[in-house]
Amino acid sequence: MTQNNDCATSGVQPVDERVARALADIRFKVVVMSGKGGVGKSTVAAYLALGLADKGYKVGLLDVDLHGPSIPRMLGLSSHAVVQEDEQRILPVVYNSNLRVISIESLMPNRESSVIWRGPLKIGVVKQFIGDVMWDHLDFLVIDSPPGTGDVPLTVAQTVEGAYALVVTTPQEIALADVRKSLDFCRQVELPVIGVVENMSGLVCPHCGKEVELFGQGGGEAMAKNLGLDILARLPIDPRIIQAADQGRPLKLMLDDTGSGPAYQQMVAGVLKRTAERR
Ligand SMILES: Nc1ncnc2c1ncn2[C@@H]1O[C@H](COP(=O)(O)OP(=O)(O)OP(=O)(O)O)[C@@H](O)[C@H]1O
Repeated sequence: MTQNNDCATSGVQPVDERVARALADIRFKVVVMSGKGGVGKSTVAAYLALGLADKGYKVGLLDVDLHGPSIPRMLGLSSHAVVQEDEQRILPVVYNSNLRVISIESLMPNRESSVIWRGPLKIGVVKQFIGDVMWDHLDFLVIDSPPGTGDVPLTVAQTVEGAYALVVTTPQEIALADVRKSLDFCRQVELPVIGVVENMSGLVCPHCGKEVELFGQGGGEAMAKNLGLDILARLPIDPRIIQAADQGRPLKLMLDDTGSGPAYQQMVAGVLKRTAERR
């Protein structure tokens, strides 16, 4: 990939054609968004992709969070993407037989590189990155977009045609105010919202099993209802999730009938239902 905005419109094929070709054989594209950072957007994107793959769907996970790509760490991916020199196409990393993953971080020489691309350059890089990845047939492409409503989320929304948005929030009031901005953004760029996931929705005490409402509860639900949207799932804080992310070994939540497992399964089922309804 060339990190030069001019190259986004030159080279082998115009970038719009490359994007169209890269996304041609993908049934559903789901952009995971949030109004603000740190609400668990990457966690939701990763477990949604893992859950769909576990159900037998062919899934791609695309991490375009230029400034904080966390998917490779969460999934324990050390191998870099393969760039096909002849065709200038990038092959995603094979995570398992149903899941392929690519992060914009995989293209950086080392994980400590900080990305300081600005405005138009960032837009060019992201657009070109989306067009350069070579997916086989996919049932779902899950996209981890940066938080907020800035240049990159806008580029993603405008580049990935026919995508749906899944909005992640926490029950905190401030996060809810931010998520309203996200929903407004989706309306403006005509990105249909298939639902809201309320993350960090309470903590199940590992000692007494009682649920502690850390940030208040049901805020996401009330907001979603107000806006005529569905809460697909309420994911509790699960300390095992943090540990698993730090170790790069995600939990097998699809097999977990206790703890937060059922809530994640509900999220995957909700996405399957909502996308099927919109075919
Ligand atoms: N339900 C949860 N239970 C416990 N820990 C969680 C949960 N959701 C997210 N986390 C933890 O919170 C931290 C932030 O999560 P994550 O990176 O997914 O957020 P993000 O919204 O993608 O952040 P960013 O804005 O930096 O991209 C991580 O350490 C993650 O492991």
